[in-house]
Amino acid sequence: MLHIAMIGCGAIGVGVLELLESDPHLCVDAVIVPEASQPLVRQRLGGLRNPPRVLSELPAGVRPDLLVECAGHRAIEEHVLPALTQGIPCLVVSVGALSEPGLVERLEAAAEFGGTRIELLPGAIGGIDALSAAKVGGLESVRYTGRKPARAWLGTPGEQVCDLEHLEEARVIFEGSAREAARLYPKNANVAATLSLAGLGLDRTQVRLIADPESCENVHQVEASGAFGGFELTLRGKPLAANPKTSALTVFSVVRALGNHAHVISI
Ligand SMILES: NC(=O)C1=CN([C@@H]2O[C@H](COP(=O)(O)OP(=O)(O)OC[C@H]3O[C@@H](n4cnc5c(N)ncnc54)[C@H](OP(=O)(O)O)[C@@H]3O)[C@@H](O)[C@H]2O)C=CC1
Ligand SMILES: O=C([O-])CC(=O)C(=O)O
Repeated sequence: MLHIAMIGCGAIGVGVLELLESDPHLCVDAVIVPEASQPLVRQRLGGLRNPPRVLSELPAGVRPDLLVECAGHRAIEEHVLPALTQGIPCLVVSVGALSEPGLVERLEAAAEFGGTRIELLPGAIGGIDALSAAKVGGLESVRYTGRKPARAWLGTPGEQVCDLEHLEEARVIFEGSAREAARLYPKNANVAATLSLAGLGLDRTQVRLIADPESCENVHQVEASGAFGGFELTLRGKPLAANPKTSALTVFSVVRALGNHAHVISI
C-alpha cells in the first residue's frame, strides 16, 4: 500500500480521491489546503468511506511515500520544493509553473539534494510519450492550438481582444511562443508548458489560443514533425463540472500516474 499526501483539493483533487476509493493499493492519508478552505474541503470529502485528514501542511516527521500536487502554481514553491528537499518523491500537475525562469533548476537542485525525483504529469494532454521520444531523434517543429469555450477565457487577456460574453464566432485570442503564452495566460499554460518541456522548449513551441462560443469542450491540438516523421493529435477534453477550465482527463492522468507507482505493471 502506498501512502500519499495530496496538495490541493478542488476539482481535480476531489475527482482523484473519489476514484482512488476503489484501489486497495493506494491511500491518500492527508490533503493539504489553505486554512480558510479547510471547513469546505472537509464537507466536500464527507461522502468518502475513509476521508483523509485535512491539514495546512505536512506535520513534522510525517513522510508520505508520494506527494501529489493538484493545487496551482504557488503550491510548487510552498509545498513541492520543501518536500523534494526532504526526499519525498513528488508528482505535479501545475506544470505551467515551470515556465517561471529558474524554477526548473531549483526543482532539480531540491530533488538532487533530497535524493528523490519529480514527475511532471501529462494532465489534460496526450502524446507526451511520443513527443519526448521524438525529441531524442530530433524535432523540427511543434505547434499547439488550444480551443476552449469563450467563457473559459474570462479573467484572461482574451477579454481585451474581444467581447467574450457576446462572441458569435471562434476568435484567435493569442498567437506566439509558449513562453509568451505562459506569461499572458498562466492559468491556461499547463498544456503548452508540458508540450514545451517534452519537446522543443518554451521559445520554439508555437502556441495559438482560440475562444470558441460554439465549443463546449477544451480541445487540444498538437502537430509535431522531426526525424521520426510527424504526428497530429486532437484531444477533445470534457471540462469538469466543478471547474470548467480543467479537463476531466487531468483527473484520470493523476489516477493513472499514482497507479503506476503502486501496481506491478505500469503503462
Ligand atoms: N497539467 C494539466 O493539464 C492541468 C493542470 N491543472 C493545474 O491543476 C491546478 C488545480 O486545478 P483544479 O483542481 O481544477 O483547481 P481548483 O481551483 O478547483 O482547486 C485548487 C485546490 O488547490 C488549493 N490550493 C490553491 N493554492 C494552494 C496552495 N498554495 N497550497 C495548498 N493548496 C492550494 C485550493 O484551495 P483554495 O480553494 O483555498 O484556493 C483548492 O483546494 C490548476 O491550478 C492548474 O495549475 C489544471 C488543469 C490541467
Ligand atoms: O484543458 C485543461 O484542463 C487545462 C489547460 O488547457 C491548461 O491548463 O493548459
